[in-house]
Amino acid sequence: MPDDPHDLFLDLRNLSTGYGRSQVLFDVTLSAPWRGGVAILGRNGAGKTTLMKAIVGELGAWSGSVGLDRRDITKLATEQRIRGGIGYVPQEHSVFGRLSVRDNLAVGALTNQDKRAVDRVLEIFPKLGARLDQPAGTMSGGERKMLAIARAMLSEPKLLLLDEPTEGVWIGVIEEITERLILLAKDIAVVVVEQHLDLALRVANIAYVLDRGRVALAGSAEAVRDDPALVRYLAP
Ligand SMILES: Nc1ncnc2c1ncn2[C@@H]1O[C@H](COP(=O)(O)OP(=O)(O)OP(=O)(O)O)[C@@H](O)[C@H]1O
Repeated sequence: MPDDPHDLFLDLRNLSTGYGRSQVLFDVTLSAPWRGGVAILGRNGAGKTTLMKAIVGELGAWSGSVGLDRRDITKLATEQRIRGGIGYVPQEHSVFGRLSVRDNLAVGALTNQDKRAVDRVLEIFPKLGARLDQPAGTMSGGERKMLAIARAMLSEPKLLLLDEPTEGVWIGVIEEITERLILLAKDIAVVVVEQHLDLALRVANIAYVLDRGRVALAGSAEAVRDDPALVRYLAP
């Protein structure tokens, strides 16, 4: 992890939040450098999706702070955070099912001035190019995930948050998505919630393990992978 806090793009400090009166995250301190992958691991219900929502501003902070690009964005609305460079691929419902692939991409490209941007994401995800006129809702789970990632990339995020991008996806497509994420993490910050440990640790060079809403382990991906306590935190 970088020692110099100025190297951080995302910087959460002692963040606590939850739903109604039920607290889910407790004093979560977590950061992501400008480039590279950060894996968020933890068993079902550990608070991973809640953490994504807190970063993107769908959930406000009860205490603690969210920093982005050296600014305190704790009080900013989701829209302003997105403008600040966050791209978000939520776990579900992340494409417009009735719109074609082409139109989904056009929506993603609305804020992008570069006319070649769609062509470039189609080079990255060529399978989508073969399905431009297909309604997104009729595509396979893996294709929909690719479309959701492609669409998020069109907003040219500096930080891409992905909540289980390979959930319910066939193994061959998992490999394809993983390779794209590894490439992406060379240029921007990629924070990925992932159940597949091997995949997560291929994309990430830093990993955090949440346990009942608290950071239980954090460090380099190798150190977390080799930590004997890891199995305990991932066991159902
Ligand atoms: N909208 C909500 N209202 C109330 N409680 C919620 C809500 N969403 C999530 N929770 C609770 O917050 C806790 C953390 O849920 P969260 O979805 O963040 O976990 P997760 O680590 O992403 O789990 P999974 O791996 O199953 O997706 C769970 O106990 C869940 O029941």
